[in-house]
Order: sequence, then structure tokens, then C-alpha cells
Amino acid sequence: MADKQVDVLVVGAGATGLSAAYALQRAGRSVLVLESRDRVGGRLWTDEVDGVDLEIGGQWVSPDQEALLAMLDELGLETFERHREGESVYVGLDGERRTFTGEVLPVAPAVEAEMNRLTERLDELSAQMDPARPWDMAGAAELDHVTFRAWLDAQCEHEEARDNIAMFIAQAMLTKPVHTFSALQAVHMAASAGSFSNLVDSEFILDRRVIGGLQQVPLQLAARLGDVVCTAHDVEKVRWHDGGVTVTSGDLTVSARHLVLAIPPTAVTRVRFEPPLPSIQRETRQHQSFGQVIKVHATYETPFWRDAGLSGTAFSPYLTVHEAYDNTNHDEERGTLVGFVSDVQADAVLALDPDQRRGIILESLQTYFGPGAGTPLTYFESDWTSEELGSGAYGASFDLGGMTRFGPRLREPAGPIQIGSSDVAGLGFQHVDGALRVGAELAQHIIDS
Ligand SMILES: Cc1cc2nc3c(=O)[nH]c(=O)nc-3n(C[C@H](O)[C@H](O)[C@H](O)COP(=O)(O)OP(=O)(O)OC[C@H]3O[C@@H](n4cnc5c(N)ncnc54)[C@H](O)[C@@H]3O)c2cc1C
Repeated sequence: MADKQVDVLVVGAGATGLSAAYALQRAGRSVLVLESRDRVGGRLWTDEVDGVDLEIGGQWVSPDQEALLAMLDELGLETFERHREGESVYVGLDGERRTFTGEVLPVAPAVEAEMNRLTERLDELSAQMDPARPWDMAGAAELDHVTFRAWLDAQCEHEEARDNIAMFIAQAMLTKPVHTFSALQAVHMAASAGSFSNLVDSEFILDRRVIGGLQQVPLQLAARLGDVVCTAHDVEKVRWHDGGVTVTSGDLTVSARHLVLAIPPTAVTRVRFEPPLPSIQRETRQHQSFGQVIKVHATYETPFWRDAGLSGTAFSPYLTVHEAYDNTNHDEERGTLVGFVSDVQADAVLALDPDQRRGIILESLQTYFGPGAGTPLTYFESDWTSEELGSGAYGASFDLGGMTRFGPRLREPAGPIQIGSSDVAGLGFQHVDGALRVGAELAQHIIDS
């Protein structure tokens, strides 16, 4: 059994853990990173499936994500624009398929007016919130005690307007049904991206992709860190006291002055601590949960929808696939569509056998893009909820009332232990940008101590 002694042990080789370790190493601290999986990257995973390179996890970069953009620059990674020329598709409450250009969905004028009003209201609220301290906002408790569904119902009589606004936060971001999280959590989602208008604007939020895949970020950070990154080392138990920690994983026993637990909240509850963590630490994480989303890739001989004048972008809160985009790789002739099936729609299709599920999902893509969408060369579903290591998709969020009740305690260290991931970020919440911001903050806290 090998014994190691380092200044800082980092558990978790996702964007948070690796960026923290990289900053600490550059500040002269000795570090070791232990990762359960046999790869680095966590929720970032680019892999070849049936001969196609796919972004199984996170992929998009938007202009507000300054920490991620700076990291891409530092690592010398290049980006490319998502294909967006042509008309987008919307299927409304009446079941009609309509095409449109720009960001305004082709709904009846009264519905559009209501969507604009709700957007303005959510923009106003998110402008009043510091996403790092959402519980401090005026009226935070009231907003945290009401579901986003009830809040929308109270604001607006138009079902289709409510369904569309809900879609941009519930299905598309938190991946939870709109009746399961608070209006405050919804405002926080918007504030963390700069505004609700940013979330609605797919041109903005799904702006660019990294050539070679977004997993290049953790892969390159790990390469720079060198042999201090140990994959296939699950941490099940942490012994700690005020002066440090001792962790045993496989053939390694590591003693460190500080521990950075860069793992999602749901994974924290899997680890045993001796002595137990203060109960508030455990309770806080028991009230954060992942949503449910299946990311589906379908690859075709060509991006045939472009010939029909379509951009590949499509939305409908009423179809199994609530949003879809052209996800063709850089410099590739084959065309790829990516679609998302979220919350209760995901529950429903996951209960089916794989052939039935594929049939229903491709039916949505056919409704959007025509019969050609029904016969892809390759088809792949990323199902993160089946992962045992607590990495659901896309991120974990609080249940009703949890943000004001537990949020202020979320970032408190316990002795030498600090816990963080993109799920506790303010700006960039549940995105890679947030992971990098949290990683930098955790490292700085140790450097300053
Ligand atoms: C399908 C999908 C699509 C997404 N799309 C986007 C997008 O387009 N843009 C964007 O910015 N973000 C996106 N995200 C979110 C983004 O990927 C995550 O927010 C970010 O990667 C989280 O990084 P992290 O380091 O905080 O956590 P993670 O990536 O979850 O890393 C935590 C690591 O800890 C490890 N671990 C857990 N427990 C232990 C243990 N006990 N011992 C050792 N190791 C452990 C895990 O294996 C994991 O590698 C998406 C996520 C998914 C899943």
C-alpha cells in the first residue's frame, strides 16, 4: 500500500476538481487528484460511438461564460459556430408545425404579448438577484415558497405562453417538472446566465462548440497536472480532524492538509466521514437533486434538413423531444441532430423498451424535420441518470424552499474540507463556466488560508 502526503487532496476530476488542482499546483501547492471513473471529465465526455464523435455530456459555450472562454484561450482550444442558417420549427398547443426565423416563436399575437411580458418580469427579477447569493434578494423567501408552475399560473392566463416560458427553465435547464422547484430557483437559473432573455435566446446560449469536444478542457488540464491525477480511485471514506484528512482508496493512503471534494451534492451523500460531517452539511445536500434528461444524437449521411431550408433548431413543450439542434461536427459531411427528452417525458420513455423509445424519439424528429429524420445511420442516447456516481444531468438544484433554507450554508467548509461543483455555482450555475469559477474559488480559499 502506497502512502502519500500532499498539501491538497482533490477528489473528483471534473472541470471543478481539475481547475482547482491546476490553480493550486501553479501556486506551489502539492496536489493529488483521485477520480472514481477510469477517465477524467465527469459530465464532460466526448467519445466515438459507431464511428461518430459525440458530445455525450456538456458541449456548448456562450458569450457570458467568461471563465470558460478564458480557460479555452489558456489551453489554446478553438471553437466553431453551431449551424443556424435557415428556418427553425415550432409545434404549438394546437399541434400545428410552423417554421420561423429569429428568436420569436410563431405563436398567436396574444400569446406572444404574454410571453414578452413574462420575459420582462423574469429579466427584472433576475437583474435584482446576485446569483452567488440568491437568498439575499428582496422577496426571496416568498419566491422560494411557491412553485414556478404556481407562480406562472398566477401571472398569466395563456396556457401556451406559460408552457413555453416554463420549457426554457424546466425542460431545457433544470430538467425537472415545473411544479417541483421554486420560482426563486427559476430566477436563479436566469440570473446565473445573465438574464432570462439569454436563456430563451438559443443563438446566445448555444453559441459555439469546441473543436475536438468540450472534454478537451479536463483532458488538457489533467495532462498539464501530470501523474498526480489518478483515475479508477473511488473515495468512499474520509477520516478528518481540524488539521487535515486521511483518505484510503485502493492501494493508496493519502494524508493532506486540505481536502477539496469536487463532486456533485448527490455524490457527497455516498461518502462516509469519520467523524460524521456536521448534520447541516449532509442535510443541505439531501435537498439538492438532479433532474432527468436524455440527450439523443442521430447521425445521417448528410445534414438533409439544410437542403429543405431548415436550421435544425426546433422547439415544442408538447412533443417528446422538446428541443433539437443541428449538432454536425466541425468539418464533417455527415449531418447530426441532437435532441433532448426531459423530466416526465424522459421518465415515460425510459419505462419503454429501447426500440419503442427510439421509435417515439425519432417520431418527434420526423415531426420537426420530415421523414428523413426517421432513418439515421447511427442513433445514441446519453442517459446520465443511470450513472452510479451521482452525475445526473445537467445539474442538481434545490427542492421547494431549499434555496433560502439551505443555500446560505452551502459553501461553508467543514474543518479542512471544502465541497463544490457546478451545482453550487452562482454565475454559470450547472454549466462548465460555473464549475471553473467554483474550482478557482476553492483553490483561492486554500491559497489565502
Ligand atoms: C448531457 C449533458 C449536457 C450538458 N450540456 C452542457 C453544455 O452544453 N454547456 C455547459 O456548460 N454545461 C453543460 N452540462 C453541464 C456540465 O457538463 C457540468 O456542469 C460540469 O461538467 C460539471 O463539472 P463538475 O466538475 O462540477 O462535476 P462533474 O463533472 O460531475 O465531476 C465530478 C467528478 O467527481 C467524480 N466522483 C464522484 N464521486 C467520487 C468519489 N467518491 N471519489 C472519486 N471521484 C468521485 C465523478 O466521477 C466526476 O468525474 C451538461 C451536462 C450533461 C450531463
